[in-house]
Amino acid sequence: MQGPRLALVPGEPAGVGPELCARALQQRWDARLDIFGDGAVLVDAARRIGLPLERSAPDLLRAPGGEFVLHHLPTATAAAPGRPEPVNAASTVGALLAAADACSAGHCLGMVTGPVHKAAINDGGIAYTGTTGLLARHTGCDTVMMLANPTMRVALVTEHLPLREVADALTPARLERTLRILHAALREGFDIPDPVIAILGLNPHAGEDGHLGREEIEVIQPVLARLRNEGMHLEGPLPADTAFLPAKLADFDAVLAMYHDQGLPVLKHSGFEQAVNISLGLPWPRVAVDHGTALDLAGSGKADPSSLFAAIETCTRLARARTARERTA
Ligand SMILES: NC(=O)C1=CN([C@@H]2O[C@H](COP(=O)(O)OP(=O)(O)OC[C@H]3O[C@@H](n4cnc5c(N)ncnc54)[C@H](O)[C@@H]3O)[C@@H](O)[C@H]2O)C=CC1
Ligand SMILES: NCC(=O)COP(=O)(O)O
Repeated sequence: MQGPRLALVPGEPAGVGPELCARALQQRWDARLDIFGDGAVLVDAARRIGLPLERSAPDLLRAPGGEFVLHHLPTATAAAPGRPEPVNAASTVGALLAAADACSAGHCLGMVTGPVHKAAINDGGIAYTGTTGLLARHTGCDTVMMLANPTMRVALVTEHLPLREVADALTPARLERTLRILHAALREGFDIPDPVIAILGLNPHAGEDGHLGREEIEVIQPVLARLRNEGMHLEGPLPADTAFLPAKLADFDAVLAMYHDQGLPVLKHSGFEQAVNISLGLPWPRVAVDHGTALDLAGSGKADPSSLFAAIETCTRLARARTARERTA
């Protein structure tokens, strides 16, 4: 197998992540996939849905897609499909951090992650609002969550925050930091020399000249003016209800939404299967599925692997782009 070595982390053992990873191992990729997780969980998940996968050695998994290095990180207890066990929180988070450490050490050039159940991790005693934030803290980097499908890219200023707290979190410093990370990532990772970014307003009709909220006037417009002076191509603040009209969207390389449910429902509606979640700002690419643990489907074999497959392809491409960039630097 050729291509960059990538870490593949199945995520929540009781969710669809393990069986989707087992599906991924049925085929060959342009990357070498190292698995970070419990080997027995993957073998069981494959058996349940009738796929060939065996542990050929303590640190190897064999499937029709080849032989894959396994970094076996045992779960605390066996979890039935659809029933997360909070006692497994430490091993689920541990697998993500072990994969991140492998990337930071240069053993892997990027990581692909399956879905994690946030409540199960918190119920297990670990404060966790998402892997983007977990990796930001672990690496000391500022990150931005961006979801992408073949028709749009949507990045977020705030991520997993209660709606009540969003307006207070929308500070000039946070918005500016987010835009700088997004702009740099579009240039470097996506090869867009002069990206056009649409910035949504926070309030209905982008605040209606201050009559429906003042964040656009007091926070967003001054930051956009400052960054435009540096040469960034920024459109907005735009009313969120019409910014995604196809004719408008065609002009933008990315849309920056102020909060999770302002941007992600549109993206998932327009292409759930092909969408991926990319953490921008890390020293190496991390790409996740766009969907969650789908506990209702776990063990049924009905979960669609398209997002995981798109995540592996996207991470491969980003890892290659990074290597090429470093060679020419
Ligand atoms: N990348 C990640 O780690 C993500 C994790 N989550 C977490 O997952 C848990 C469950 O979240 P939900 O809101 O229920 O969203 P969900 O995405 O797990 O499920 C929503 C609906 O989509 C369906 N669905 C999800 N993935 C599918 C697939 N691959 N194929 C076919 N249908 C699929 C499910 O059956 C369900 O009907 C939560 O703890 C959430 O925070 C949610 C989104 C992303
Ligand atoms: N809505 C995205 C999500 O829940 C996954 O986020 P993260 O775990 O990648 O930070």
